[in-house]
Amino acid sequence: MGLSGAFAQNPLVGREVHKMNGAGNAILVLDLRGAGFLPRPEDARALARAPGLAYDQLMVLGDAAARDETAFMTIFNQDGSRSASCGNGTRCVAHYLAEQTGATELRLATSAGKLKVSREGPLAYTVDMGPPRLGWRDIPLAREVDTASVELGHFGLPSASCVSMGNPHAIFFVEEIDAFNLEVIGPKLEFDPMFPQRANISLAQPLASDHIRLKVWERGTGLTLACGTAACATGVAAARAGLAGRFARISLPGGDLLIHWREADDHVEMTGPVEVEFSRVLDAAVFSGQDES
Ligand SMILES: N[C@H](CCC[C@H](N)C(=O)O)C(=O)O
Repeated sequence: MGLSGAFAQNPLVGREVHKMNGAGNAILVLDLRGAGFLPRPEDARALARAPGLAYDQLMVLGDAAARDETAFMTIFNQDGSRSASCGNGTRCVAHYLAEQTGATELRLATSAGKLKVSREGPLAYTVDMGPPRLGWRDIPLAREVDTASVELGHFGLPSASCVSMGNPHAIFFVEEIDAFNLEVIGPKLEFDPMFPQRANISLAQPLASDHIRLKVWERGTGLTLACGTAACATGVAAARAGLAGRFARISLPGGDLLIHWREADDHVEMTGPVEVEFSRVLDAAVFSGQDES
């Protein structure tokens, strides 16, 4: 007797998830290579609400399209929306795979492109995040403006510098980030009509020509302890504005990331830590009472 419709068991029940973090950014890795399906947005939301599993990003591994790649990553935010990039999650996925295979160089793919990852130490990885995109259509912004100086006209903030690292970022350089309440400002600016695909909102405080303090409100998730693509975007924006050189240490509430915007090929390199927390097999309770939209 087959169960069907609302009574069918969620196909994620029985799968193992791996809880990790990258500089404090809470990451859940779900390996679905060979499974032939992806979680639905409501599954991603149910996982984000499950006691003990709360994540900032869910990194789902699927089969690689090319022979030299290990996996394709589909990235979910807490609200079930997807992002084409996640720097901290990419390091966590690289660690999960490197521990399985012993590889020290890995190639991963997302819908934004291919990423090369190198293992630098037992728990440290460098990701070649590719080139930033600075055109207004690429970020994307709603209309043609100077992406280095976007007036959003809110909250006593200066103009923002906007950068895509495969996902949209707006960075405000301020003298003191604690003078602003990002928990209030973030959700308003995330949905500003200037950002047709919403945006990750960062406050950045230059401390030296190679050191920047950063706090991030992430699209689809909220305040996080660290955001790798925001650190990359901030390094690029700071160099563009003459506030920093091409190397910068970005200090986030959860830890430091090193950013190098390479002159030779325009790519942004990000180096940072990973931490393994626990693995757990998903049970049906995770998906009980789940929303349907
Ligand atoms: N935490 C991630 C970014 C997640 C992206 C996301 N919030 C979006 O663009 O929707 C990082 O380390 O890069």
